[in-house]
Amino acid sequence: MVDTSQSHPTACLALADGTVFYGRGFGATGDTVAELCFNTAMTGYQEIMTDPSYAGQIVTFTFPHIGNTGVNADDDETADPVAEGMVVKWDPTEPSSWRSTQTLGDWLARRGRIAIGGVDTRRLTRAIRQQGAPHVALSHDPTGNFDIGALVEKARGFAGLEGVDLAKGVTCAQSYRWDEMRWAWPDGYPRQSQPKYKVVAVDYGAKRNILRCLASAGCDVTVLPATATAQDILAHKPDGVFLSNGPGDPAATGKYAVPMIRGVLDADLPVFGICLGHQMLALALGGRTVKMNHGHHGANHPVKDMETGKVEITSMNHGFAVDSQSLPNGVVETHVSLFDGSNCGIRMKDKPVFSVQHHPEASPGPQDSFYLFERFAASMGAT
Ligand SMILES: NC(=O)CC[C@H](N)C(=O)O
Repeated sequence: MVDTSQSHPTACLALADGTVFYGRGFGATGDTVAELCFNTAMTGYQEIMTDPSYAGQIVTFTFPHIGNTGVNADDDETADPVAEGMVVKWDPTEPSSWRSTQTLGDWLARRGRIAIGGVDTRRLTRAIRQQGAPHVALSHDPTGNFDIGALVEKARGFAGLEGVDLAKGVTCAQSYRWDEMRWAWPDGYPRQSQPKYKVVAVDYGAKRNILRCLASAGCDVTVLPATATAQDILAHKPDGVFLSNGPGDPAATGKYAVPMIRGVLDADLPVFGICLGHQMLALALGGRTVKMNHGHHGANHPVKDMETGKVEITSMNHGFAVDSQSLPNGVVETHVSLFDGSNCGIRMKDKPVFSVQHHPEASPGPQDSFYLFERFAASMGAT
């Protein structure tokens, strides 16, 4: 099926099943292949594009007005965008925000990321829901000469994310200290000068706002690369260990992360994990992860805390999930998605070890779940 509604298209998106969407390109020129997902957040496109967990993925934004607040130096979640590209309904308008320093198109172009505007994102989102996250090729060529057959072939040739470890490509090369706290008016990001707990954060593609939330909860944070061993971590004599978010398949990344996590568990330290960190903690405890149909990507996902009965509105970004049926004795399911009942949190019965699938650091999204950082800090205070 071909959407011919666009006259003079300068970009096109080809799905592996042969469906083609035409539109107007912005950002970098060229082409790229990836898995396609959709994100329903109304704000935070800059944070979404720079979330390292989107490596290997192109993001369709269901909210139609994207780009109209420009971009700024403060809102990056990592140094460069790591989502492969973006698909939007309307071409971005001239930015209107006192915080904006650049247009979205220029920012994407400088970072080699391709975007397409003018796409029927409702139809595309329906296709993603029906087929499961499709493999796609996205091309931006101002001449408008597209070899559709070749693009569909490229999309078909994309190997997908299952079995793929992408964390090694987005982790830090060397360890570093982190003391920046959450953004606050009027000074921006204050520094943590009186930390109470020493935390090692293992970086599988950590979002900056997670590190800020740890600092705001009273942690002195040392970030270590994804391949750090339990010995490397314990050498820092931490009060607790944090397992970050990250891209790719937890089963693949877990090949080296799981032995490390088991070593840390043997040392009886408090452990807290988010998203990929949650999934790999579940694997280390004997659970299983599965690929979802189209995942959860948004900033309004209701999650129920099974222990208090309270519902949190959360930020989400995941395409794999922990199979709650696979959790062994001694591990409790603490949080559940109210959209589809999938697992959103676990804890060990007898140790201060817990993790969540959603994003308590938000960025973008609601901050209902920030208490989890405080819970981690309290568990370090109690040991
Ligand atoms: N945000 C994340 O950490 C994502 C985890 C994992 N890559 C997934 O897609 O499920």
